Amino acid sequence: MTFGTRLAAAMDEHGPLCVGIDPHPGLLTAWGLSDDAAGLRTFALRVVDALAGRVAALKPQSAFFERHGAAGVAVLEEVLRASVGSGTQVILDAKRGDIGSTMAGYADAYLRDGSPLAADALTVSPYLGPGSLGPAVQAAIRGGRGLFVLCLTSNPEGAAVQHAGGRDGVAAGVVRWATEQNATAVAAGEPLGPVGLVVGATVGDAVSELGLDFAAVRGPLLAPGVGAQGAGAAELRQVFGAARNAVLASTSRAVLTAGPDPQALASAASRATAEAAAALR
Ligand SMILES: O=c1ccn([C@@H]2O[C@H](COP(=O)(O)O)[C@@H](O)[C@H]2O)c(=O)[nH]1
Repeated sequence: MTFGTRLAAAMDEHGPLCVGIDPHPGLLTAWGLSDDAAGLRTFALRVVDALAGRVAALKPQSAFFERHGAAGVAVLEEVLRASVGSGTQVILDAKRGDIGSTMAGYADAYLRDGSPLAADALTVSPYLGPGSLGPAVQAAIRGGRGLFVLCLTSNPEGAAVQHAGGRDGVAAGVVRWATEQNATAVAAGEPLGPVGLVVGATVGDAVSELGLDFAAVRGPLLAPGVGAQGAGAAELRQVFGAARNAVLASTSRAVLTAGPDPQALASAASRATAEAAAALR
């Protein structure tokens, strides 16, 4: 089954929410855990236990695993293994991007069957030119996996690069390229193509100002920025308009601060799902 089909089914069953697994040092402390690989492991696996099978997607943030070195990466491998088979899709947020020959290495690490770090989908950066992501697209399609390509990120600094060139500029080029990559899947009748976009829920009027047609992409739209970065229901509605059916709202700290109690985590995720679903209906 393709990633687009699995994600669409997960969103139908659980609602349009992705919860980030972002074990910030401050969150480890707040949960009474040590800021080391053991604390990281307890934190991350508790989130998986509480939420896998309850939300459409989980999104481990690679940075917070990498900062613990090899032991942290081993925990990330465990998190990926623990989530498999729950129906919840795992999006590894590593924002990889490089020249094509090196991109093939990243594709092998994150998108190949049998790789210890293989996830359902990977976030990637198009700023070496979207075409440089070709090896990742091919690996994703081969393995029934997906990509989320940065388009309009949720941080205010992103505009300096992503808005360049205006309506026929950088962001429009990313949207056009993603639309092309999804054409075969769309023609085959898949509900969502393998190439999604990252579009922050915080970007305000940028989508209309840049004339971006996200509905035409026919891939999933990962929308970080909900919760701790200030976006909520009103912002989701404002940003996505006609493309809202494809939106997977993403939030990390707003849910994680409810822990460590698993029931409290599940309740926080359930509230966030209801809010996102109401906004995107
Ligand atoms: O444009 C982007 C792309 C990725 N992120 C990541 O999402 C989470 C957000 O965490 P919150 O606690 O909900 O703010 C984090 O891992 C970011 O690296 C993003 O925020 N914006």
